[in-house]
Amino acid sequence: MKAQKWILAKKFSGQANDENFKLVEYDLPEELQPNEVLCQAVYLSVDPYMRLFPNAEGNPMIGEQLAEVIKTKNGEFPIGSLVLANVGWQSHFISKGDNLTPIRFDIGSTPLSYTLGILGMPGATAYFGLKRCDPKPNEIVCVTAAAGAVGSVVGQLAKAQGLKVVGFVGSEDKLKWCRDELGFDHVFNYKNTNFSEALSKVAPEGIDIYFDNTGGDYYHTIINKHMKKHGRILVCGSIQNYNDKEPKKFDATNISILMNELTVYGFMVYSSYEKWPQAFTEMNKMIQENKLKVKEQVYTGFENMKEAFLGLFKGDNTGKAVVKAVNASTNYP
Ligand SMILES: NC(=O)C1=CN([C@@H]2O[C@H](COP(=O)(O)OP(=O)(O)OC[C@H]3O[C@@H](n4cnc5c(N)ncnc54)[C@H](OP(=O)(O)O)[C@@H]3O)[C@@H](O)[C@H]2O)C=CC1
Ligand SMILES: CCCCCC(=O)/C=C/[C@H]1[C@H](O)CC(=O)[C@@H]1CCCCCCC(=O)O
Repeated sequence: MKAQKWILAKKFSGQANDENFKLVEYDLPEELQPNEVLCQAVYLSVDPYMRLFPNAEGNPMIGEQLAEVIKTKNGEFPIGSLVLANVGWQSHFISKGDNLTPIRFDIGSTPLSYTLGILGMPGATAYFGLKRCDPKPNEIVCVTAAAGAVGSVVGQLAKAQGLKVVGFVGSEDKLKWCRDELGFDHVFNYKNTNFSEALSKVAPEGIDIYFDNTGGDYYHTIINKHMKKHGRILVCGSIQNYNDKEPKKFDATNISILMNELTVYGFMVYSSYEKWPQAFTEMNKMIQENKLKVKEQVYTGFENMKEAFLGLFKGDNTGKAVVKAVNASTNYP
């Protein structure tokens, strides 16, 4: 049968662009071998880390998808099984089952695509990243890329735990969403506001937690000027720098870290993988109770993977960016 994949056509160098990607068609065997299953992508995730992940030209772009088993010779995965798989940007793939993960919690009537967002890797990042910072009621947390897949959940979980939330976003629509619908205390559009001046105004005594999704000048300025004593910084992401050819130079932060006795955490979400189902069960309940709100930027059609991915670096997405390849044939929303 004919399948499609997006390959890394040219290694990334500087700003990711059209030339880095190519959509190619290829043949998959018609007959399955014993234990094999044929899967079809239903939803595919695009995430910022894909820009930095080591990959060779000609290989599929890496990434996770939610797929449906459409042909099977493996009793563990009957037709219609829904599975998560880190198999890259492929419309179909054949597996022996060893790289397939069933949804590990009761999803109920929650949309399937959330397994790549709030009830998937980015949601776990928000949940366990915030937890690592030991948040306490009435503390102030600042989050960057605040309307994104991770940031929008960080802010809402922090509000639910009694913290004050300051968010930075790149558009007026995102600002309104975070402030008016998600209930963040202060939200600023960094494209028309000096973020350091804004922080000084709303948190003149400093912030307790900085959840850093952007790195770059935010990281350095916030550590040097805006942390309270014993503050905590979560180095979650550094999207400002992913497309840099050369690392930019910033003021050193060591003296500020030392003087204010700050704690800087490096964070990798897969370290808490075994605990994800418990976090997703809790957050799914909050979604059902309307205590957590979710937005997705859904791109329809496998051919739009590239556009969805490049959009992450232009701020095109509000909430989690996903690509819907086909409808699942099973009875899920
Ligand atoms: N440590 C870990 O284990 C993990 C880390 N991460 C990291 O978390 C961060 C957020 O990821 P995720 O929520 O999936 O992505 P988002 O959904 O937040 O999408 C990226 C957003 O980043 C903002 N952005 C893009 N370029 C810049 C820039 N130059 N300066 C400031 N903001 C920018 C844009 O929003 P806007 O319009 O507001 O600018 C864009 O919409 C990333 O850095 C990612 O690498 C994610 C998962 C796991
Ligand atoms: C490489 C920068 C990663 C920035 C933070 C981030 O977005 C992490 C995301 C992880 C996500 O949980 C799924 C992954 O596999 C991501 C980690 C990717 C690590 C890339 C390693 C790069 C290298 O070895 O140079």
